[in-house]
Amino acid sequence: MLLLGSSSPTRASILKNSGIAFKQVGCDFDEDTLEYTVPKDFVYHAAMGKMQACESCFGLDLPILCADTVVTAHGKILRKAKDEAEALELLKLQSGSDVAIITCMAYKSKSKMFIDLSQTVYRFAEFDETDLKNYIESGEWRGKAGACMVEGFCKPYIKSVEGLESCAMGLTVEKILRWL
Ligand SMILES: Nc1nc2c(ncn2[C@H]2C[C@H](O)[C@@H](COP(=O)(O)OP(=O)(O)OP(=O)(O)O)O2)c(=O)[nH]1
Repeated sequence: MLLLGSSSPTRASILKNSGIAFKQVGCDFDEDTLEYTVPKDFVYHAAMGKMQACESCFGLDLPILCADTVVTAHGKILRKAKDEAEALELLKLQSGSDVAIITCMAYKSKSKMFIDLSQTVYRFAEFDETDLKNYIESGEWRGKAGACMVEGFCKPYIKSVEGLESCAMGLTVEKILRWL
């Protein structure tokens, strides 16, 4: 059994679908306090900040797993959109572009700690305008880095992919299975 230190429904479903026993707990870490502009630095320090917050709340009686994910396109860090206008802006940056989705995970127990930093690179075709409008109106983009859903809206537009889909969704579960 591990503590998933995340409010993310996507991360919870990834663990559930992988048969990993977990309890989901929230931990307060404000990523807006981070000033890193290099995407890998950002996700690393965000994941470590979440781990520190979780450990101070819950201790290590159960191992803790935390993670952070960002989308990058055209050298920009694309995080979760605040509203429809921002979601549209983030998705337009990804349309017809190469996009890297970077996830850093931290796992800590009383006896060991693992950190994994992975990325999945997609080449997307241009997003259809009507499809994009419907996706924005659906609200499915909420709570997702870059308003991106590689298993949903973005899937038909994938021209090429390099890396794991789980990493792009926010939890590189294949790595976790090796740690447990
Ligand atoms: N379903 C889905 N979710 C995605 C995808 N890409 C990213 N996400 C989700 C996973 C995370 O919930 C979120 C990335 O934002 P964060 O790493 O800041 O995590 P979040 O604030 O959601 O939760 P947490 O900080 O762990 O409590 O986006 C995707 O392609 N599909």
